[in-house]
Amino acid sequence: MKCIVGIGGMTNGGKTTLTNSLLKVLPNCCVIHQDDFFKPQDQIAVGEDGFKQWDVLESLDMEAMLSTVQAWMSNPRKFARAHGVSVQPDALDTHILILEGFLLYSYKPLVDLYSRRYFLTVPYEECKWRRSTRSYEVPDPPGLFDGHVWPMYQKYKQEMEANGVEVVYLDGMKSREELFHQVREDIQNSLLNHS
Ligand SMILES: Nc1ncnc2c1ncn2[C@@H]1O[C@H](COP(=O)(O)OP(=O)(O)OP(=O)(O)O)[C@@H](O)[C@H]1O
Ligand SMILES: NC(=O)c1ccc[n+]([C@@H]2O[C@H](CO)[C@@H](O)[C@H]2O)c1
Ligand SMILES: [Mg+2]
Repeated sequence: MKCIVGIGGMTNGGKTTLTNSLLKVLPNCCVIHQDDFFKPQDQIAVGEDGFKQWDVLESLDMEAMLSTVQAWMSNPRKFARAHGVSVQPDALDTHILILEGFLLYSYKPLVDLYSRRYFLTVPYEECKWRRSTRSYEVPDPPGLFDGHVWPMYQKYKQEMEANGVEVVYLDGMKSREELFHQVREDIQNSLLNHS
C-alpha cells in the first residue's frame, strides 16, 4: 500500500520539526521537502511592494516537485533505496511518502494525491516571533513578514478553503511531543483502515 501524507501549513508552524520526528518511526517512510524546490534567487519576481516574492507558488519549481513525487509513486522501493531509506521486509508492504512544506495544497496536480493533509498553524504573534529567530538562506529584509509573508499565507489559506480542500488542522502551539504522538497515531489509524 502507498500512502502520501502532507505536513503543510504556515511558515514556522513546526512542519520540519514534526516531519523529522515522524520519519524516525514510520515504516518505509520517504520525504520530499518543498523548500528544496525554490527557484534560484535571480528568478524570483520583485513585487510592487519592493519585496522579492518568495512566498508565492511561482517561486517554486512545482513541476520538478511533482516529478519527484511521481518517481516515488512508480517505484517506492527503488526511491527509498536511492534515498538511503532502509526498506523493511513487511507483509503489509506499506510505503509512506511525507510531503513537507508551506504551499502543499495550492498546486492542483498534487492536491488529490494525499491520503491525509495536515495543516499546522500558530497565532500571528507567535509566527512572527518564531520567524524572527530564524536565519534563512536569503535573510528576511525588514518588513517582509508583515508586507509579504503573512498576507500571502492568508491569501493561499483562503483559496484552499474556498476550493474545499479538506485538511486536518493541527495546533502548532502544542508541544513537539504532543504533536508527534497525535499525528503518529492518526497516520497509523488511517493505515489500518486502508489495509
Ligand atoms: N511544537 C513546537 N513548540 C514550540 N516551538 C516549536 C515547535 N515546533 C517547532 N518549534 C520551533 O519553531 C521554529 C520553526 O520550526 P520548524 O522549522 O519546524 O517550522 P517550519 O514550519 O518547518 O518553518 P519554515 O517556514 O522555516 O519551513 C523552530 O525554531 C522550532 O524549533
Ligand atoms: N529556502 C530558500 O531558498 C528561501 C529563501 C527565501 C525565503 N525562504 C522562506 O522559506 C519559507 C518556507 O519555508 C517561506 O516563507 C520563504 O519566505 C526560503
Ligand atoms: Mg521548514
